[in-house]
Amino acid sequence: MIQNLVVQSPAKINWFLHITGQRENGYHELQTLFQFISLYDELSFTQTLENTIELTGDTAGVSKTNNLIYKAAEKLIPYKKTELGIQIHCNKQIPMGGGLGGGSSNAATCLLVLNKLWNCGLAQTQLMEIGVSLGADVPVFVNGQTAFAEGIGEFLYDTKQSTQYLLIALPENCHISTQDIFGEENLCRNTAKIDFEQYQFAKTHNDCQPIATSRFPLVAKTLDWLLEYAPSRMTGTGACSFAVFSSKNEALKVQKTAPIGIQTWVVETLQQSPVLKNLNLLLK
Ligand SMILES: C[C@@](CO)(OP(=O)(O)O)[C@H](O)COP(=O)(O)OP(=O)(O)OC[C@H]1O[C@@H](n2ccc(N)nc2=O)[C@H](O)[C@@H]1O
Ligand SMILES: Nc1ncnc2c1ncn2[C@@H]1O[C@H](COP(=O)(O)OP(=O)(O)O)[C@@H](O)[C@H]1O
Repeated sequence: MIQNLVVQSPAKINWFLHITGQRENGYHELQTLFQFISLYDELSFTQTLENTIELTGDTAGVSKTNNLIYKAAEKLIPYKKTELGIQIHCNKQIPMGGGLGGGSSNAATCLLVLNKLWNCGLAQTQLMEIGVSLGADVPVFVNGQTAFAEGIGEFLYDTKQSTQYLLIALPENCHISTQDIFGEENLCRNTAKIDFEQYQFAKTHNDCQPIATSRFPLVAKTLDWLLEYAPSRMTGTGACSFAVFSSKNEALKVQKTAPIGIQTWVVETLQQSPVLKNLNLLLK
């Protein structure tokens, strides 16, 4: 029986986020570039004799049945080929509602790990299909590669990007609901599609940023601070922003100038999610 299988569940950033249309069901068509970063939640899996799903740890404020970890586990019950149960402990480091995709990452990690522990035998593409029913960002975390995305995040084009150092900044107690931003009347929904092969950071933008900065002045203040030092942008629907540096030392230097009330992290961009590598090593 597996005891305390610890897997790192990474955060992501959206280097850019263009909204290119809206579907009849209300969901928005996007173009984006996802990359994983070295900020992780830790999920620890322990098999139990009782055939139940137990959840412990710190996803405060989210009930068990709304927790994306639990929801992901539930989705795999029809494919489960063991009578053992599972206890999942979450040690959360990724801020919730920060545009860093922590919830989606946890869901994907759970799908990938339980697919193995429960001998479900599902292919990665099947896990991605199950994933998108949990959240638009789940497939990219199952895929595990830096990727351009289209649709609502289900069409992925793997790519490679050089390693960069990011200073991530979040105004304290600032949580932005993805649904609220997408519900905003004044959101730009008709950005022209770009050719991913021509992608340049400076020629792209985040369509959610004008809405988030006008509704949350602290996000605007955070970006103003970062922009004094480096190219900077909001990730996803906010509330985190990132500034881009070519060395860790530069990022650390600017981190020291953080205004009071802004939480910061210096991270590195990753080529791949650590989950697939963790899994192969741990479940050998
Ligand atoms: C826009 C992104 C970019 O990464 O923002 P972040 O959430 O990471 O900030 C994501 O794709 C978000 O994905 P995710 O957070 O999984 O969203 P979901 O749970 O699927 O959707 C939450 C709500 O946002 C709206 N929604 C979401 C995605 C989308 N492409 N169009 C939408 O209109 C819908 O109203 C939906 O009910
Ligand atoms: N395991 C989880 N971790 C984080 N958030 C979760 C989780 N399960 C459900 N949620 C809900 O999903 C929302 C979005 O979380 P998250 O993916 O971390 O942020 P974002 O969508 O801004 O990138 C949270 O505000 C929370 O209500």
